[in-house]
Amino acid sequence: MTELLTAAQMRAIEQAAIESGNVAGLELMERAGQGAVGAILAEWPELGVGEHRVVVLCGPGNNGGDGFVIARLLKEAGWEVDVSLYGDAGNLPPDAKVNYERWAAMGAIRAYRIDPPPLVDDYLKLPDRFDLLIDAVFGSGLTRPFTGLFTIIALGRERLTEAGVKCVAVDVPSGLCADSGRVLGCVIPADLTVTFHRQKVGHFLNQGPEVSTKISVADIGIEGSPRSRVGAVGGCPAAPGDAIQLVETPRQLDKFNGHKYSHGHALILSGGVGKGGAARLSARGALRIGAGAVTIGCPPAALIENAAQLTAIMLTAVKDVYALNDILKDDRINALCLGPGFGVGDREKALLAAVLEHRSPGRDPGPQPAGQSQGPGSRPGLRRIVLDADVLSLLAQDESLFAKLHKDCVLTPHGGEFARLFPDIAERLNQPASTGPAYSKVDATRDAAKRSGCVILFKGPDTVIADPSGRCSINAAVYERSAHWLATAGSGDVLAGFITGLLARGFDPMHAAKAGAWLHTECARSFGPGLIAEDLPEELPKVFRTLGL
Ligand SMILES: NC(=O)C1=CN([C@@H]2O[C@H](COP(=O)(O)OP(=O)(O)OC[C@H]3O[C@@H](n4cnc5c(N)ncnc54)[C@H](OP(=O)(O)O)[C@@H]3O)[C@@H](O)[C@H]2O)[C@@H](O)CC1
Ligand SMILES: Nc1ncnc2c1ncn2[C@@H]1O[C@H](COP(=O)(O)OP(=O)(O)O)[C@@H](O)[C@H]1O
Ligand SMILES: [K+]
Repeated sequence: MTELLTAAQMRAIEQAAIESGNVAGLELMERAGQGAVGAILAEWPELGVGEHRVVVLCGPGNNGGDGFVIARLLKEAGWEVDVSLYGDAGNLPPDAKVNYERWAAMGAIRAYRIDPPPLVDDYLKLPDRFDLLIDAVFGSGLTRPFTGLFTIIALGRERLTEAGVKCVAVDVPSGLCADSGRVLGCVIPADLTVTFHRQKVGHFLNQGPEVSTKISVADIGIEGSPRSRVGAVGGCPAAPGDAIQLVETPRQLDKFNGHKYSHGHALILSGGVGKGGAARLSARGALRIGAGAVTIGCPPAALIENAAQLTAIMLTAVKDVYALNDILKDDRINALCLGPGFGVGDREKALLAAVLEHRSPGRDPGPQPAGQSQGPGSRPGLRRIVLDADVLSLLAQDESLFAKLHKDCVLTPHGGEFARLFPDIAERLNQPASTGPAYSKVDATRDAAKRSGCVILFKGPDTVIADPSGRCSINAAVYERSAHWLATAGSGDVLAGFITGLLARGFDPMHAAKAGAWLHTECARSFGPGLIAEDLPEELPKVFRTLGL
């Protein structure tokens, strides 16, 4: 799996590499500059031939230092180079200062004050024609809103695009918070963003993808740093092997000799007459993803409607809590899904309370080691449950229900549902960002998981998944994984079904949420535009075949 870093984690890794004595900070800056130039020429090979002109905008920190290295390397390669410094040369950090001086021995530097901001006219002294703009103003050290001179650059971005100027952000587009993907003040959107060692969390959240546009990761030779895995946020699988590891059946499940119930039995509770479509989508998702058996439990009046629509999926009447408890005596039912099309009446509230309180017979083996799964049916005690849609509204309205949540629950809110469940956390997340690093969707999801004691999957193109221990992962449907056509009615219901099916197969809640979200996006990408929710489960066999499963 890829790992995504915050600015502080990246600094700690860099520091550890320097303290190990293997590499100096100045050398890392040189490698960063070389990496950026290499990525630019790989992206636009035409810039490697003929005469070209670059404008390099350097800031007051080490991001600016990278800019001076890039200026020097391009000048040595025969480019015409214009360099500006936004800040005071006397206050540059040591490595940036060295590279400032190296550049100063080769070419001119136009300097602009940060405080008070320079005049608009100063900015307008750009060359008439240039091919490339290097944005090395602010990187991971952005602490406050970006204003002043470079607001004008941001506003003038369209003009640069029209003129055919390519804009490259060093590490992150200036103005973008590397931890949260939120814009502080204004931002310089890039055509290409070259980052170092690892992608940063902010590249994937919020506005990160929109303004970073395309990410290239330059290796600066600090692989294997001992701190490189501490607290990192998981990204999407980087290689086919990682993807297979994410979605394959947990080891405990005997996939060669099993019968249908050894692949788990999922129970999806549905709403009343005319409301069953959402639960049927979930059920189809659970069955296609490999649950051995799936049953829909609906009010008696909705039986005929459901029966007319279902074949492989079983059907049972769930009139009330008594009926439900009777069904749950069957210990093979090891995963439940409540919410899609469920309703918010008294019956539904009572069923939710019963499900959250239910203990299957036998001894609860207690907490399992992180990341380990038990085979389906082998874990008496709490039922694994996906809670979505209407049930999230019920939980938001009733504190006593919320208090019953436990570690085997997965909550799958979209933004609106999240705000109803965790209004204070959502308010903090939605406040304009005024200091960096800003509170992020990762922070918010971790806080929500801790408060509720269960796994939270906070939906969106930047779906964030966290558990109460702080483990966190982003399923980003952005950049080359973009699948905006997933925003279609019912696609969330299918996701809830995918996760339920994986729980039934024996995945632990965090693993099921991660794998379900990843497969959901893969199905959408595989199908392509025109997708409707019904297509998602039907695309799974193709996605599995592509993985060689
Ligand atoms: N870590 C690594 O491994 C490697 C890191 N490398 C590079 O270093 C970069 C990080 O460098 P960095 O920490 O010096 O931060 P950077 O973004 O240059 O700016 C800090 C300065 O900006 C100032 N400032 C902040 N916001 C402001 C605002 N709105 N308006 C005005 N001023 C503002 C801030 O001032 P302060 O808040 O301290 O008053 C401080 O002076 C990283 O992105 C990468 O490119 C590479 O060389 C390879 C190895
Ligand atoms: N622009 C987008 N790109 C990728 N995925 C998206 C986008 N918008 C929404 N999604 C995904 O689509 C699903 C929508 O779920 P939800 O909001 O519950 O819709 P519904 O209630 O209609 O099923 C979620 O998995 C979400 O992450
Ligand atoms: K930058």
